[in-house]
Parts: sequence; structure tokens; C-alpha cells
Amino acid sequence: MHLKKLSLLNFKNFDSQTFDFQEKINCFVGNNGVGKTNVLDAIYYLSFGKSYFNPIASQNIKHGQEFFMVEGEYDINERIETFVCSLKRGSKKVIKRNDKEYEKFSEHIGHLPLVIISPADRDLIVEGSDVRRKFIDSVISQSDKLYLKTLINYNKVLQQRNALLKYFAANRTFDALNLNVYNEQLEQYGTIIHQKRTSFLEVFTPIFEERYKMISNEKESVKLVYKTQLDAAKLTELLVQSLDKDRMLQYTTVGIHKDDLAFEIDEFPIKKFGSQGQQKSFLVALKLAQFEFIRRQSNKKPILLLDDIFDKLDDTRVAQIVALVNEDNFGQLFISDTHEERTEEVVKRTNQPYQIFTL
Ligand SMILES: Nc1ncnc2c1ncn2[C@@H]1O[C@H](COP(=O)(O)OP(=O)(O)OP(=O)(O)O)[C@@H](O)[C@H]1O
Repeated sequence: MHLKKLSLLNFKNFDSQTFDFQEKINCFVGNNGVGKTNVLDAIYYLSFGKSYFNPIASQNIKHGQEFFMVEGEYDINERIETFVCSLKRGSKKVIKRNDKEYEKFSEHIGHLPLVIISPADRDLIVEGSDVRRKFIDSVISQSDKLYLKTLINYNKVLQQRNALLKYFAANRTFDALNLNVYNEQLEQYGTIIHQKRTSFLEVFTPIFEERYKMISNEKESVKLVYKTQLDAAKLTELLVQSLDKDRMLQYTTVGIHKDDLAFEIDEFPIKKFGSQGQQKSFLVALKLAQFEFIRRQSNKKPILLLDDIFDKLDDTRVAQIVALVNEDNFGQLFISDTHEERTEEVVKRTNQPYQIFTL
């Protein structure tokens, strides 16, 4: 699978622009702020129906314009398919495959597998557990439709349970039977998610460790530790135990929405004890493992976006990563960088066809 052509209309800083891409390597070069990351984000948009960088959809419309449109023409198993994402101010976003609108966005996820490596990944280390949960969810969802469906259902029930807890507090009332209906549904969906996250990490962790070794030359040991309350007890039991607390706080304090993934280096949290270089290598290894996991599960080679990669790693490490493109495992690669010469230097060494777009 590869992206042949990308057209942007009023997307962030672009008026109207079309790119014809190489099957293997494409690079965007130019000064700070010219829109290199925005092009990568448009490609991300086509895969996920949202921006990697800006969660407020309307802020991706060019200032002063009423709508944006991103169109991608893909070669999927030698068939041309067209995907369009568009958004009009004040309206719902629309995603179309070959001119047909999806009824649900979730149907689209996994269709155009993609992995992005960007300086913004630092959030995975520095921010709260929700960012790491989203990471796990996005990796599993790209190859497991049932997971995404179950997660959506879990979140719906969770919202309903939280609304009920608020209602109890506001009306000074309580109805155990009513709450129990939600507890059982949360247990049903939560157990599936817990099992799927556990088995995902069993497969994912060794891939990650191997990728880290490759990037860091085996100097230190790294670990991913799945932290979940559901290892200790069934969710319905936990919900009963936390009832008083939940009623007091008016939201659900236990469940898979509290899971976390601890990042450790030589048994210590990387956030506090990892050097900047180690943190960078950790994140890149995590993303390369994501790539490999999706490739194995879906049998498709995800598109790989390397945003400002030189900002994260020294030239040798970048060369190591880009050299991987030579391996058959990799598909299409998009790179953004401020320096044309160093980018060209690295991609030339792969002996793969490449194209450089100067923005
Ligand atoms: N909705 C929008 N409308 C118009 N311009 C926008 C919008 N959103 C972002 N921009 C502009 O896009 C530019 C940033 O583009 P981008 O992040 O792609 O730059 P870049 O080339 O990757 O730069 P760097 O090398 O600094 O990472 C900024 O000039 C910003 O003002």
C-alpha cells in the first residue's frame, strides 16, 4: 500500500496544493514554519480522521476559510482507492472512501495503517496516563475491530454510570439495582479490554525491547509494565469496593480507564531517570515496535512518517532507522527536516527511489 497523490485545500497553512509521491521515500524540506509537519499531519488525517497535533478539528481549517479538504489517492494491492477527509466550520467532519461516506469513523480505522514518529511523542513520557492509554488503544485498534468497538461501548457505559452517580448526589438518592446494570456492563466490556491489552503487551514488549537494543546498542535494559487494577480482582468486585468513594467523588474511580503503562529504564521510571537521549531512543523504539506489531497483525506495511527526526536523534541513529527502509519490512516513508543536504545524504544511502519537496 502506498500514497500516490495528496491534495490539500485550505488545510492549515496551505491554500491549494497537490503532491505526487514516490512509492518509497518522500522528504519535505524547508525552513521552520513552512508547513512540513502540516503535510505529514494531512497524511495522518487520512488514516485516523483526525490531526496528530491539534485535537480541535476546526483549528485545522486555514485561517479565514470556511472548510478544509484533504484527499489521498492510494495504491492498495494495485487498486487505486481515494479517501477524502473534509470539515466545514460548524458541521461534522466527513470521511469518504471512493466517494462513499462512512457511517462510522471507526469503520475506517486500520484501513490505511500508519505510524508517526514526532517530537510531540514526548507527551507519552511526560504527560498523564491517558496519553499512554491512547497509544495502546491506537496500536491495537488498527488491527482489531472488536477492540475498538468494545472500547467505545465501555466508554459509553462509563459516561452513563458517571451521570447516574451525579444524579444520585444531586437528588440525594441511591438505587443499587440501577447502578448494578452499569457495573455488569462495565465488567463485560472491561474484561475483554483488559485481556486484549494483556495479550497485546505480551507480544509487543519483546518487539519493543529488540528495537530499543537496535537503536541504543544494548547499553541499558528497558521495560514496559502494564499497570491495571484488573489484575487483582474482577471489575464488579472493584466497583463494589469503591462504591462509597465513587458516590462521594461522583465518578467511577476504578476500571480499565485507569490503566497505565509504566516506562522503565534499568528498573527506574524513564521520566525521572532517563537521559534525554535515552528518552528519545525509547520513544523511537516504541514507535518502531508499533510499526512492526501492526505489520505482523494486519499483514500490511504501515506508512511511516518521520517528523523532524534529526531533532530527536543524532545522524548515525537516523541513518540506522532510514537504512531499515531497505529491509523488505518497510513500505512508504515520509520525512520532514529543515536541512535538505543532510536529508538527502541519509536517504541516498538507502539506494531507494526518493523525492525531495522543498516547501
Ligand atoms: N489553521 C491554520 N491556518 C493557517 N496557518 C496555520 C494554521 N495552523 C497552523 N498554521 C501555520 O502552519 C505553520 C506551521 O507549520 P508546520 O508546523 O508544518 O511547520 P514546519 O515546516 O514543520 O516547521 P518546523 O521546522 O518549525 O517544525 C505556522 O506558520 C502556522 O502558523
